[in-house]
Amino acid sequence: MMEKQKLNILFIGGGNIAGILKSELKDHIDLCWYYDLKKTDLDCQYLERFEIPRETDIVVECASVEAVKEFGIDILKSGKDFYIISSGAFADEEFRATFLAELKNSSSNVYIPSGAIGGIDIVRAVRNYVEKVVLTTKKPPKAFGIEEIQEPKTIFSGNAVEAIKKFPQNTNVSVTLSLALGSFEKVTVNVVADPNVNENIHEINIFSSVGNYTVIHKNKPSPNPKTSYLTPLSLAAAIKRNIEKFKIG
Ligand SMILES: NC(=O)C1=CN([C@@H]2O[C@H](COP(=O)(O)OP(=O)(O)OC[C@H]3O[C@@H](n4cnc5c(N)ncnc54)[C@H](OP(=O)(O)O)[C@@H]3O)[C@@H](O)[C@H]2O)C=CC1
Ligand SMILES: O=C([O-])CC(=O)C(=O)O
Repeated sequence: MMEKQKLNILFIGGGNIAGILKSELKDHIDLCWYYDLKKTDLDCQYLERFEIPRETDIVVECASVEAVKEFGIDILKSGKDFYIISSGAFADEEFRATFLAELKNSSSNVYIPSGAIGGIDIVRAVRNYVEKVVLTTKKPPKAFGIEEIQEPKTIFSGNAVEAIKKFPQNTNVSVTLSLALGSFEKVTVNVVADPNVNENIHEINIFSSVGNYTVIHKNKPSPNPKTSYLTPLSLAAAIKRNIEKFKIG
């Protein structure tokens, strides 16, 4: 399938990310469909019930952790390539094991883009040398549905498995980081609601025997304040990378 210049895309979730992604990929889409709990303004054919049209080239999840768990196995059974932005689904050990077992017998390729963060290339490269990683995610209170706080407040400290249970729409990056490292134990996640910021800030500190790395992101939010604008751009870049034959990074 790959290296085809125009793709037939099935979106799961027709909200904020899907809309930006569709416009980023405008020169690369032939047919498109979306499945969502309700009809949205996404300019693709709406599917009332989940199905995978036969002509689909790739399935792109931009809905929720629950949607990955609900439809992930069916997508692997279809053999279609599958892009997943709600990586948080893989913090669930049982789901992860079931999914990876099914993937062994599937002709699908599964891609988890770096989403709202960078530095995943470093983490993958140094993973055998890492002592610990600390991720601090700081967003305006409204991203967490919190109002009326005057001072920054740490609302979570722990690992990515617990973070994604509490904040399934805000901490997928912590799971992506843990998956890239191959360890949930070595990643500490702090989540801060900060009334003094208007960006989604992710600071990653990687401590390893081959070097220490700090990656700071000051992301502009997208129309959905929980989601950084970088997220759909990262998905678009991942999809385009697989169309192009000259791959960088
Ligand atoms: N990896 C990363 O860096 C990031 C990942 N994300 C993930 O992307 C997701 C989507 O973000 P965004 O587009 O901004 O959110 P939106 O709420 O704008 O869009 C998501 C759409 O998917 C729908 N949806 C949710 N669950 C299901 C389901 N089980 N079946 C069908 N449709 C469903 C929602 O419906 P409804 O509104 O009714 O729930 C909504 O219309 C986030 O929830 C998060 O999991 C987000 C940011 C960064
Ligand atoms: O978009 C972001 O800044 C991060 C996010 O919501 C997530 O990881 O779920």
